[in-house]
Amino acid sequence: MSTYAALPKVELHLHAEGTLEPELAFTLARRNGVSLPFASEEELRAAYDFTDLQSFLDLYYATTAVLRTRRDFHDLLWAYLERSAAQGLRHVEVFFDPQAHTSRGVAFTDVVDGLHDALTRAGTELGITGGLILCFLRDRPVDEAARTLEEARTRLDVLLGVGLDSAEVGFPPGPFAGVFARAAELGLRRVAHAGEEAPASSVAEALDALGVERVDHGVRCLDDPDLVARLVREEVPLTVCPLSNLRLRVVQDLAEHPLPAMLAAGLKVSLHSDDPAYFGGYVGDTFDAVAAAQGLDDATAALLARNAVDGSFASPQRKADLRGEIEDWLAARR
Ligand code: HPA
Ligand SMILES: [Zn+2]
Repeated sequence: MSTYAALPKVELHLHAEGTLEPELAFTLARRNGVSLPFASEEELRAAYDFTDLQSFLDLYYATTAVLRTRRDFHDLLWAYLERSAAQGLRHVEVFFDPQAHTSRGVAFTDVVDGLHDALTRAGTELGITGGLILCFLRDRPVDEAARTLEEARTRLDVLLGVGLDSAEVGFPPGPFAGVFARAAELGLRRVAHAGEEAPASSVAEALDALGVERVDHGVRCLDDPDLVARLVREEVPLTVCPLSNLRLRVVQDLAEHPLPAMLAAGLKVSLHSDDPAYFGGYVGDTFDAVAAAQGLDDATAALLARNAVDGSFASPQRKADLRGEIEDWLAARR
């Protein structure tokens, strides 16, 4: 049981496809008559030895082949929601990669509707709120992203916003400026991955060219003091994923993770799991791992949880309720 299970948590950096555990991957492979390039769950798990972001993405996109139907997408996200509810999850803004599925002939609406089914069920059965964030794959053509956004117009009521993910190095945010401007016109919120593998300049570019309200990862901002000052001044939320940074070898050891330096600088940092099935931990596990490697006092744990609430796209009322729950947790720990 996580030490932080009772701390109310908001997950802002979570890829639906990154919650696909080997057991479910094989269940869906059998159900859909799809073959995986691994003989067993153990063999698949043994392949989770990544050297960088691309080595992870290659496996991540390969296993998505088992996801074919609306029911599959429901089952995928529901398994994540049930498991995370036990770790204190209260609100989640879920990334998904439609191009990884439509390029295989899966209907856009089956992806969105299946994920939305799971979130709706989580609202009634688990008391978890949230929404969906459609991510564009930055290593695929801009016009494909533009077409994906046009397809999304039939589902604007269930989409919170758009994001940008996949390979960072060599794929800067700038070319997606027009697509993000169109998303804003459609009333969608904007976030982007930047500064995990790519340099600090990618963070500034995401802010300036895409108008993002939140930066996913952003750890490399520390290389640029002027950028840090700007992120502090503008209170830009940074969704940090220490277990991702460890498994993708952005840091060699969690003890050396720059989280303390980011907090000391006054950055609005929160803790998230990214791709929990692949990186070895869900959101509560992430708090535990940081506590074990670096020490984590209760005030700091509450600050991280509060930063996630503040950085979320939840309603003002929901934010106020979650902040109250965090203060109650802190009071009970004293
Ligand atoms: O950690 C990630 N980084 C970039 N793209 C991704 N797509 C899924 N997970 C990731
Ligand atoms: Zn991510």
